[in-house]
Amino acid sequence: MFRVSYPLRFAHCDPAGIAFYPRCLELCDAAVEDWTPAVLGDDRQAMHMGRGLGLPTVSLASTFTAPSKLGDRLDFAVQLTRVGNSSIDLEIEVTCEGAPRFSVRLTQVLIALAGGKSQPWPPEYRQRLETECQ
Ligand SMILES: CC(C)(COP(=O)(O)OP(=O)(O)OC[C@H]1O[C@@H](n2cnc3c(N)ncnc32)[C@H](O)[C@@H]1OP(=O)(O)O)[C@@H](O)C(=O)NCCC(=O)NCCSC(=O)c1ccc(O)cc1
Repeated sequence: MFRVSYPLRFAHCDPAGIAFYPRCLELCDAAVEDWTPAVLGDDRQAMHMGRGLGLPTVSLASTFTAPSKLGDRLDFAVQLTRVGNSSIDLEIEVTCEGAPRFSVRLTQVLIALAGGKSQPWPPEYRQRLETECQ
């Protein structure tokens, strides 16, 4: 389980100070971006520019339990729940002071940026993913 916290900023909110749901998904994407070096050992710069690999999302479902407000400190827990040949499933639970706010389940696929097609996980990534998924 990977954990990270972000503040809910002015840029994430509507004029009433309530989190706008596309910004909630952006924050989940930031959590997955920060999850990447922690679990795979490569950050996105190394993946994209070094190895020529991308990790697009192919499926996503979200649930919003309670509104988040400007100034909240949101805690993101990123859980890897499945490792496929080229895909992974992630579940992101977001809380504020222990209370649920929203959650996202998504599938991402490793691709070669050059051809835009799926790629099997390289052995060094697969080993790390399988350790994280246990
Ligand atoms: C990712 C794809 C190239 C995969 O296509 P193909 O190369 O033909 O592979 P396949 O269809 O055989 O599927 C490969 C795997 O994905 C899985 N897959 C494919 N589609 C799905 C869906 N919809 N749900 C679940 N799993 C799926 C499939 O089961 C395979 O799993 P494994 O057994 O683990 O290998 C293609 O589906 C695609 O281009 N989709 C559009 C992706 C997209 O535009 N997403 C929108 C956001 S972009 C984004 O998030 C992003 C872009 C770039 C980045 O660097 C980072 C992020």
